[in-house]
Amino acid sequence: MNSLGHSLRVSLQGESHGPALVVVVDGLPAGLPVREEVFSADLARRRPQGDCATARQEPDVLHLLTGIHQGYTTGAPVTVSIENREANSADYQDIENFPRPGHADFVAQQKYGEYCDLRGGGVFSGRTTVGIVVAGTLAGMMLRGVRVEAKVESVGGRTDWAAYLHEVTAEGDSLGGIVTCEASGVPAGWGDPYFDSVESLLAHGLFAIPGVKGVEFGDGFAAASLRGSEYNDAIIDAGGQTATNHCGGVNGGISNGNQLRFRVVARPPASIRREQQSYSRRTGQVEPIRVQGRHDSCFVTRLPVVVEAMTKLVLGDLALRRMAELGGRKLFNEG
Ligand SMILES: Cc1cc2nc3c(=O)[nH]c(=O)nc-3n(C[C@H](O)[C@H](O)[C@H](O)COP(=O)(O)O)c2cc1C
Ligand SMILES: C=C(O[C@@H]1CC(C(=O)O)=C[C@@H](OP(=O)(O)O)[C@H]1O)C(=O)O
Repeated sequence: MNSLGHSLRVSLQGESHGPALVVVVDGLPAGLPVREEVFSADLARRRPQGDCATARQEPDVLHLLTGIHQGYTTGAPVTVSIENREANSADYQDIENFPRPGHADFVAQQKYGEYCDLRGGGVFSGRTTVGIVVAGTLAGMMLRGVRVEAKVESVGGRTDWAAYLHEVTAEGDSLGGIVTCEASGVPAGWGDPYFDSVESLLAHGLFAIPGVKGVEFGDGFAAASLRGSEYNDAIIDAGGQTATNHCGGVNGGISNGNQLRFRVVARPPASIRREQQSYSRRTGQVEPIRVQGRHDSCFVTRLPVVVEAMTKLVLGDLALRRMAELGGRKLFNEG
């Protein structure tokens, strides 16, 4: 369904070309100071900038609809809507008959038939990440002592990518890349073995971001070519601090008190200006297709704040679960 999380639960509604996106965050404690301005910095980081980003400039007009009274969370679910004001649906006129290669148009029709809203990618659009960012800002407010920071590591396989990205954009093509993320201040003991491991929950959230095709923790796939003697992280004090961090701060699905460390891979966007081939339902033939509209030739530079937001939501959930666990232990041991 469209919800994530157990004790801190986020749900996301809306389409790229509908009137608004709506995000609901349930489980936030009462008393968090929330005014519209708290969202500004994160929203600005997600907004398209420069000539390699989409020209669709949304002002991200917010409406704080529920769960906030006199500038503080009430403890009830917080609902925020974000207006879509700048959609241009004319760009998507023939989308039902001519699905873009690599985007979700074809699968959306397979799943929902004639009823789906394909304009701007509908529910699959990168636009929906504005709701994730709003929710992440809220989750971040309850994570005292935890710092989450994501950065672009590379674009198109290069760490010095600016000129290359412009070149590829000018050729009507697109590029993917890698975002790294670190979370410090996460104590040992968050997460569960098996299904609700820290890695499972983070991956669950991160793979919901449109265009994310890979997540690796610690050394990730590179671990395949390391020896145990190279990979193992020596424990150097009673608090579990380790000399190295090959495992990314998680052992057995549970945070070990060191920095959480992971990388996220984003694909090159599907909507490129170059001519491609696709199957036309109108003619029953494979034909040349030229994708219309305003698109990111790379969205990796807009991704770090979205990755941070998703991480904060998952960590907020894990923090509340851990509090319940410790509270329960205290109650039963002392009671
Ligand atoms: C912030 C953001 C902006 C995006 N912008 C575009 C875009 O302009 N054009 C495009 O084709 N894909 C864009 N994407 C990626 C698509 O939304 C995504 O590839 C598509 O929904 C299909 O999903 P998949 O790649 O996970 O299979 C963007 C993604 C994000 C996170
Ligand atoms: C609007 C945003 O990005 C959009 C993400 C997107 C896609 O296919 O994911 C396609 C484009 O949509 P449209 O054709 O409606 O302009 C982008 O502009 C945004 O991120 O705010």
